[in-house]
This record gives sequence, structure tokens and C-alpha cells, in this order.
Amino acid sequence: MKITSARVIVTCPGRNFVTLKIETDEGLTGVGDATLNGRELAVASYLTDHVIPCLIGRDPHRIEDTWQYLYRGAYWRRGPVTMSAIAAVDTALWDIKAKAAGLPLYQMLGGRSRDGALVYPHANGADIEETVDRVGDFLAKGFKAVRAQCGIPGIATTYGVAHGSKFYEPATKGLPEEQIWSTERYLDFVPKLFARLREVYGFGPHFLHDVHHRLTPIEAARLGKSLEPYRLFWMEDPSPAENQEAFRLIRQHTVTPIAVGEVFNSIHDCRELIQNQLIDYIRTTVVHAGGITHLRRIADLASLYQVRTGSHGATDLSPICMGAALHFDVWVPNFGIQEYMIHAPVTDEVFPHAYTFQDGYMFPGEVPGHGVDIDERLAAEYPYDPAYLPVCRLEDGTLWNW
Ligand SMILES: O=C(O)C(=O)C[C@H](O)[C@H](O)CO
Ligand SMILES: [Mg+2]
Repeated sequence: MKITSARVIVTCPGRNFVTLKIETDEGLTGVGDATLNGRELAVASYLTDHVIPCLIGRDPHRIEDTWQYLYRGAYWRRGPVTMSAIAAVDTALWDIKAKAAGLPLYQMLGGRSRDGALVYPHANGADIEETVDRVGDFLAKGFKAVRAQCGIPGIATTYGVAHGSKFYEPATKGLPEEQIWSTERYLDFVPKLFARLREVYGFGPHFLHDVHHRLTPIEAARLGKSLEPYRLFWMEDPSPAENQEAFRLIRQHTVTPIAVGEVFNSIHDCRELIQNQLIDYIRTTVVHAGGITHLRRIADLASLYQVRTGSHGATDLSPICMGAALHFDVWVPNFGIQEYMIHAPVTDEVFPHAYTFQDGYMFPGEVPGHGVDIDERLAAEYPYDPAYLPVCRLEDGTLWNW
């Protein structure tokens, strides 16, 4: 089999997505997600201008060789743009290989380790009682794990909480929105949210929380310690993780489990965190971490240290990433949980998919490939609409981590 053509499709059904479609001389096609929120066109250009010309004529079955060709061959290794572009090629090639075999992708990885993937959605509210209600809505729908984020008294906006009645979506039109942050108010407030959630729902459901990189290591240690009575499933991204060694300090002070990795794109970003057992869950995902081929390498390293997976699954990762991630999740031996932020109906229409949700778990479906496609005619009705992630400042104006 040979790759005869490949193209990038940029579309905005509710939000922007970048998709790579690869076609072969045997009529089989594969699709991969290449979306990098707020920097979409950089990946689109990387693929169109630099990667696609190298794909034509290659054997789509040679996934590992193509991965190495694009990684080593670029000379400029790693980085979110490069690794998202490689991920898109890798995902599309796994899709083609599984379709050629007539099997769902998880069978190509080694078959099922479990029936379905435990998932968590996002519940958020302007205040504690609204957040408690939103958590209750998800529990009533059968979810067994829920992430809870809440407006903080005295701060106009905070990460993960919707403006007004709109569903939470981080990217906004125009130039980046500037938000104000107060660590002191946050640290005092968050334990009250989880105290109330445990009071209302008991210790049956799993609760998760995303700190979104906003604390210093010692502040993160304090938060982890103060949340211990509420037994969180995890505390996510408590501090920026470029300095992997910093997590030793957090770890020394708290037994609240730690999840990190949605902004990582390579095994080298998390090697020390994993090998030193400084985290409990690694959150790298298909689209930003080099596709199935590289994610498998990360998960295998993690498995040696009892670190489990908890892949990023926000709505800025397309349903193609979600589908591929679910095949990975039902196979990977050291699976922990999968984020499932739930796409808008218009996104689901553009990306028809085989995956389903039932009773707190998701199932990748049994169709050959990863089971997600793109309706190109419909996609063309939603042209690219530039949007940025917000930036964050402390109350004195200092630029901070959003
Ligand atoms: O889903 C999460 O855990 C996130 O932190 C979502 C990120 O803010 C989002 O993907 C940024 O594009
Ligand atoms: Mg996060």
C-alpha cells in the first residue's frame, strides 16, 4: 500500500480543530487530530508545508519508521507543534492499519485490558452550591468521577468556570483575555468546596480538581495537605512542571495524588517525574504527545513505576483524539482514568464517531480503525475563527500562569 495524498482540514464547529486526512492507493483513508489550542495554524502549516510532501509514496503500514523519520529527520526534535504534527500522522496511520486489518484499533495494540474506560467530566459553578448542583447532575447521569472547579469569592474569573450561562470554553475570540488571580483567596477557598461535596455526596464518587499550574511548589504542598481529608482522586497540575525536580517538594508534604502532563509532548518531559515517583498519573495524550506510538512508550515507562494514565480530554482535543485515546485506554495495562469534557453537538456532527458513554465508562466501539471520521462537506461550513487562550495576572499586575 502507498500513501497517495494527504491534506489538512481546519474547521470551527463551535471551536477550532485541525485534522490530517491521509489517502492511499487501496482506497483506505485515515484521520488524525492535530489541534493545538490557540496555535492551530502553526501545526497546519508544519503539516502542509513540511510533512505532507515527505509522506507521499510511503508505505502507511510502516508506522514506526515514519514516526522516527519525522522525529529524527526533523533534526529539531520535540515541542508541541512538531509533536502534534507527528501525532496527527501517527494517528491516521494507525487508523489505516486497523482498517486494513478489519479490526478496531485496540486489537492492534494488544487487545482489551478492560471493558470500558472510566471517565470524568467537568462540573463548574459560580459558587459552591452551584458547583455542588452541577456535580450532582453528572452523578445522576451515571458518572462515577467528576472534576469540580468553582468561582472564588473576590476574584472575577478563575480557571475552569464559565462566564455567565455559556458552557465553559477556555479560548476566546479577539486578542487574549486578561484574567486576575489571587493565590491567597484560592488556597483558603478550595478545601471548603471539597468539604461540602463530601458532605453532600459522601465518599462514593471520585472527585478531581485542576490547579492549572497556578501555585508555587510550597503552595501546592499546602493545598494537597489541606485536601487530604476529602480524598481526591487527584490534584492536577499543582505547579508548572518544567522543573520536574520541584515536585519532590510537593510530594514530601502530601499524600493527595498528583496528576501532571497535559502540556507535555515527549517522554523526556516526564521521565524524572515518573522515575522518581513524583506523580501518580501521567496526563499526556494522543494529539500533543506524538500519537499512539509515543504515548505507548510513555505509558510503558510509567507502568514500571506504578504511575497510571489519565489522558487529557478537553474539548479542544477533537473527537478524533478522543476516539484514539479510548482505544488506547481500553488496552493500556496501567490505565487510570480518561478526561471527557463532552463536545458540543455541532462538533460531534462534524466528527461522526463510534465511541459511546454508559454508566460512567466510555467504549471505543467495534468498527475497524479508531472509529472517528470527519464530514468534510459539513466541516467546510465552519471556517477557521481565530481564538486565544487567556493570560493571567496577579492582583499587582505581574504576569502569571493561566
Ligand atoms: O482539561 C484540562 O484539564 C485542562 O486543563 C484544559 C486546558 O485548559 C485546555 O486544554 C487548554 O487548551
Ligand atoms: Mg488540566
